[in-house]
Amino acid sequence: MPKVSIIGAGNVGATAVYYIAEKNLADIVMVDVVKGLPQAKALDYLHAAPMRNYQVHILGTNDYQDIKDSDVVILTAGIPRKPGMDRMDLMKINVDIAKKAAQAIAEYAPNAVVVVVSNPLDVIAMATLQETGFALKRVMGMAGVLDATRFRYFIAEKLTVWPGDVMAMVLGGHGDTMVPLPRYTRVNGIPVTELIGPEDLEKLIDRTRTGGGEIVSLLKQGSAFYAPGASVAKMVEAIIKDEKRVVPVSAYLRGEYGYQDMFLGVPALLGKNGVEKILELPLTDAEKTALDASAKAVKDGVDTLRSFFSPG
Ligand SMILES: NC(=O)C1=CN([C@@H]2O[C@H](COP(=O)(O)OP(=O)(O)OC[C@H]3O[C@@H](n4cnc5c(N)ncnc54)[C@H](O)[C@@H]3O)[C@@H](O)[C@H]2O)C=CC1
Ligand SMILES: O=C([O-])CC(=O)C(=O)O
Repeated sequence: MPKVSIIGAGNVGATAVYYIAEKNLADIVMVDVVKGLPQAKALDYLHAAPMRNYQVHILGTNDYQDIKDSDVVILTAGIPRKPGMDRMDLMKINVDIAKKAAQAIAEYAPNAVVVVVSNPLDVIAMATLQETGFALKRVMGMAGVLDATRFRYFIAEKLTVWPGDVMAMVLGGHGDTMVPLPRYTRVNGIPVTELIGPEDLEKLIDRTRTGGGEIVSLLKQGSAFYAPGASVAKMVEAIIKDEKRVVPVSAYLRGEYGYQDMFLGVPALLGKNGVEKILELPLTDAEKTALDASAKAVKDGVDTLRSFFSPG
C-alpha cells in the first residue's frame, strides 16, 4: 500500500484524509502540533472503517518521524485567512511553519513527492522547495485543480449541465489575479464560448477568481476545505497511480511561458515522479498580459519572502 502523509490535521488536511480513505488510495499519516487532535481524527475515521470498507490504515500523530518513507507528503499546516485578508497576509506565519515541516520532510521522507497547500500557495511552494532541496519536479502546489473545479461548477450551474462534462483550464498564481481560460474550456468538446456569452462568462470568471474569498466571507472563520480536500485527493491519486493526468498545478518554471525560477499555475502531466512535464499552451496577447500580471503578484510575494530573511 502506498503511504501518504498529511502535515496539518485541520480542515483541509482532515478532509483530504476523507477523500483518500473513501477511495482506499493509500495508508495515511496525519501530523499536527496540537496534542490529541490528529489522534482523535484518525480514530474517528477508523471507527467508520467497517461501514465504509476502509482497507487503508490511518495514523494520527504529533511525531514527524511517523512520515518516514512516505510516497507523497501533503503540506496543509498553517493558518487560514479571515474576511478582509489577502492570502499574501498569511505569509510570515505560514512560511515559518512550512520551513519546519519541510525540514522534517527532507529528513524522514527524502523520496516523497510534496504537494503544498498552505497559503500564499505559490510562495509557500517556493519556500518548501528551497528548504527540502528536492528535485524541482517533486515539489508542487495545489491550486489550479481547485480553481478549475470552481470554474467548472459555475459553468455547469449556469448551463444546468452535468458538472463532470465541463473541463476547464485556469493558469497563474493562486490569488485574485488567476487566469481562467475560456478558450481552453469545453463542455463535452463544445467550446464554452459557443454556449455562454462574453458578459455572462466574465461574471463566472470573476466568481472563480474570488471563489476562495466568497467562502471566507460566508464562513467568517477559516476558509474552504471540502473542494480543496477533494482537489488534494485527485492529485494524490494521479501521483500514486502514476496516471499521467493533465491538470493545472503550481509548478517550478524555468523559462516556460517566459517565467524564470518561480512557481506558477500551469497545465502539467502528473505521475509518480511528480510534475513530469509542463505543457505550454499558445496564448493570445490578452491572455499573456493577464498571466504576466498574475506572475508579477507571485513574484512580489517571493520578493517579500526574501526580505524576511535578508540581513537588516
Ligand atoms: N491551496 C489552496 O487552494 C488552499 C489553501 N488553503 C490553505 O491551507 C492552509 C490550511 O487551511 P485549513 O486546513 O483550513 O486550516 P486549519 O487551521 O483548519 O488547519 C491547519 C492545521 O495546521 C496545524 N499546524 C500548525 N503548525 C503546524 C506544524 N508546524 N506542524 C503540523 N501542523 C501544524 C494546526 O494545528 C492546524 O490543525 C491555510 O494556509 C489555507 O489558507 C486552504 C484551502 C485551499
Ligand atoms: O481562500 C482561501 O484563503 C483558501 C483558498 O486558497 C481557497 O479556498 O482557494
